Amino acid sequence: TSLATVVAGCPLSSCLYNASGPLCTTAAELDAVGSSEAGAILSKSATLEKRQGNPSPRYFETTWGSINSMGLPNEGYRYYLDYAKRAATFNKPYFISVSGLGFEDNVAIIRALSGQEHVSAIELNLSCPNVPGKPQTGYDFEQSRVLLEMIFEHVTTPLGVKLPPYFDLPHFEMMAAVLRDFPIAFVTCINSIGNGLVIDTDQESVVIKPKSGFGGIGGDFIKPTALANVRKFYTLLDKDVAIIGCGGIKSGMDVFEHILCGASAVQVGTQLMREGVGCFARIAAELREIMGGKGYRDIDSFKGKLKTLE
Ligand SMILES: O=C(O)c1[nH]c(=O)[nH]c(=O)c1Cl
Repeated sequence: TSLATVVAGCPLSSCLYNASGPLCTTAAELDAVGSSEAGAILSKSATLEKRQGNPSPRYFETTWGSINSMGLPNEGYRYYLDYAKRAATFNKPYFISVSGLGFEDNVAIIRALSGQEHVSAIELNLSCPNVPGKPQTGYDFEQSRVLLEMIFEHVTTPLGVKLPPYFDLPHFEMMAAVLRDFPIAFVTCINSIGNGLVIDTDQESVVIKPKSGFGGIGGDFIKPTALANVRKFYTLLDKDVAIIGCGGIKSGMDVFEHILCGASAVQVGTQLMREGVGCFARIAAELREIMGGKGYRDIDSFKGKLKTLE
């Protein structure tokens, strides 16, 4: 069951929804996504218990994007499970992101979520870069395999993974080799580029408090990396695994590029934080305009059809 079957048949806008993180932690924020043109609702990554997260300032917007070290602030997974029946009233898929602080937590949460009505899919976050002392599972291929083996003993709900960006070609092959061994529904590429640094030159200081100012980077500069990760996993994995594009999307043209690389759906993070939920209607309209101009009636007409130079 690829994500495409989960969101299949929805209007074009179903292919555009919120990235986990910005404006999706409380019921009010999730309602706003539900009431917008977003084609689905995705929760903030959930842990076993409610978390306050890192001390503020922990998010900073720049002209080109954002830096964050939120530290997984969330209401705890039960809150997002309880929200599912409300999510159903918006007639669009509802996904819960899971980022347990350890393998046992991930298994416990996913066992509780699996099979639950109104939970359309689970996005297992393998790539949170901001919990001090916790390495990103997604950069440890053997640990990723161990976790997925534990998870797939218990899960029936469609499940995908949220991956960190990879930069070295053998790493794509190594992670794809792990993913091929499991019935994953989708792969979301990418999470923020971990541990960047943004400086305020007037104050001659960093701009966020946690981790001496180090945080995940989102926005314009990460689009080339996001596109490469979408393209690589699209070419390496079976076509029944949907690739969800995330990273640097703020216009219809950015969505067009992600789909050309092979994305079946896309998520908006930094731009959602800047513009609010109105971004979905704007971006979807821009994409429809671009498709009309190019004579494409639907996404499959150009999905994955990026050309190389012969
Ligand atoms: O600090 C965060 O909460 C966070 N921040 C990110 O940029 N990606 C994540 O997956 C998470 Cl979980």
